[in-house]
Amino acid sequence: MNPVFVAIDTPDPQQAVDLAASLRGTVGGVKLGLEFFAANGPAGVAKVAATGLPIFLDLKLHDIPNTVASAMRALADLRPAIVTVHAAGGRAMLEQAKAAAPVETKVVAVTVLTSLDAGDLDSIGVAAAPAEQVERLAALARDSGLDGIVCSGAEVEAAHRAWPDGFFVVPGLRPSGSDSGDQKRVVTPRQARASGASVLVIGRPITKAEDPAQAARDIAGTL
Ligand SMILES: O=c1ccn([C@@H]2O[C@H](COP(=O)(O)O)[C@@H](O)[C@H]2O)c(=O)[nH]1
Repeated sequence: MNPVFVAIDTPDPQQAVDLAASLRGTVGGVKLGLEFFAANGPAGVAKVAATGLPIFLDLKLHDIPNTVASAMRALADLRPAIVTVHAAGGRAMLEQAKAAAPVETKVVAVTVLTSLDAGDLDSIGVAAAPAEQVERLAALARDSGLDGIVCSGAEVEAAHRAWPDGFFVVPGLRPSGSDSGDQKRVVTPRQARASGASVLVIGRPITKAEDPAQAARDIAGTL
């Protein structure tokens, strides 16, 4: 399986469909997140899914258990390959999210966003370093019956050791020399894959390239 899921972050449904169609055969799937879903809803997702690529719905659900479970049921018709929830929602929320998802959908928990560093965690009252907090939330996700976690490439090797059959989604990826933008915990796609990432989430390095398909091929060539 091609591990690269391209993050298509746009409110424009036609742009998303065109980009997905142009990347078919070059990436393993498409990740649609809050920006796309807020603008286009489930109907927009269905249009991108019609390109034939597996869909990763990165909605980072985080609410009381009943609300998250209901939202998960409402997404079921879209048959997403992967859906995200926030590990910080706690055990009952995670368990009910997984129970409400279609059996073929992998439910993965976001641990510490790749845009955060130790200082950011401290400012929200988390005294732990990112790696320690990822470890804690990975154990919670595993014990709650989830399929895996989202973490940075810096933590995936340790997480994989602690959860050998877990599914590890890694964003915050940049080919060497490229701009990190708002991402703070960044590694290269190759480093993440070598460390045990199951899925490599790559957005702007592909979508903002002059030739996105070529950029995706170039990245695949480094793996
Ligand atoms: O911790 C996280 C969780 C999710 N994301 C999402 O991944 C992509 C990354 O896009 P880039 O353009 O490659 O930075 C984006 O959709 C985020 O919402 C993340 O970056 N970090």
